[in-house]
Amino acid sequence: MGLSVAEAAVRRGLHLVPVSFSSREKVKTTIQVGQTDIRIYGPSAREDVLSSVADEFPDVIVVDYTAPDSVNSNAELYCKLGLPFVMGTTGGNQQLLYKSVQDSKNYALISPQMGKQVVAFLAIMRIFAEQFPGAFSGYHLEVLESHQASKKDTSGTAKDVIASFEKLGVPYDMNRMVKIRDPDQQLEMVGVPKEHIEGHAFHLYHLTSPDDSVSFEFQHNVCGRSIYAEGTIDAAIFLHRKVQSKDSKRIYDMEDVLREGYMR
Ligand SMILES: NC(=O)C1=CN([C@@H]2O[C@H](COP(=O)(O)OP(=O)(O)OC[C@H]3O[C@@H](n4cnc5c(N)ncnc54)[C@H](OP(=O)(O)O)[C@@H]3O)[C@@H](O)[C@H]2O)C=CC1
Ligand SMILES: O=C(O)C1=N[C@H](C(=O)O)C[C@H](O)C1
Repeated sequence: MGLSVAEAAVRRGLHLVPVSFSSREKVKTTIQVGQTDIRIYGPSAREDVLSSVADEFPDVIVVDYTAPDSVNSNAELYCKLGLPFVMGTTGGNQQLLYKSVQDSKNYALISPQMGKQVVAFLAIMRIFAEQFPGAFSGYHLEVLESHQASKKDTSGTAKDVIASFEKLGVPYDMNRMVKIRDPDQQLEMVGVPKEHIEGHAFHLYHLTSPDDSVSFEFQHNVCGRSIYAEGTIDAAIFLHRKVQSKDSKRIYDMEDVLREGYMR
């Protein structure tokens, strides 16, 4: 995701700050994105490098796509240094994440789903549940999600949709979710195109009535990373505007971005 977002930033004419990070100490590498050579730093240089970035690039927006176990420590550092950030990484302790931002009065946009059309679907499901609580009482829910083998956590997006189904009257035990990470199953059973085995997000929610006479199916299948990368750039531009205008609200999500006219 990091590289896809950097490439999208260049396509959209943004200035790319020439630093990025790795969880590994022994990386001495530079990658080129557009005309910018980006230096990758290990964890021990994180605070010093980010502190210099904050001084040198006062308009910077940090984008985080790392790993669930880095979410909280990374967010705490951005808050300590007053660096506004877009958190695309899923997992971690979400309550603590929000608390870190609230306590520091930093600006952040946090969303487990950056794909704008998928965000609109999540919003519709939430509104559906608010308007018709219990509408699916008695129904049975099956959920399947398939992601690249490197994905460590359960889909944050599926968790969000399930929260809406629960309000619609369908209790669901998260342990029942079918999580597919095996490339052979993805090709044969899920139907993921071969070229997207290393970057895809397929989600299927199947509801059945108590007597099996009615069924509903909701599906959203994403191949590649561009939908998230483009959404992330919209999120970064949106957050920058909020910082510039010193908006009293500090924590945003992708629904805020869509509601302010970025849906296209
Ligand atoms: N919100 C959204 O719409 C989306 C969210 N995601 C989420 O974003 C996260 C990343 O996804 P993805 O890019 O596919 O994962 P990848 O595993 O492909 O990339 C994550 C990269 O982060 C680096 N990394 C891990 N920990 C740290 C750290 N503490 N500091 C700096 N770098 C670190 C790793 O590099 P190295 O090995 O060099 O450390 C790795 O290359 C996941 O949680 C995923 O679920 C993904 C897509 C969309
Ligand atoms: O890791 C991914 O790839 C994705 N993660 C997010 C999630 O957990 O919901 C969003 C999307 O599913 C892609």
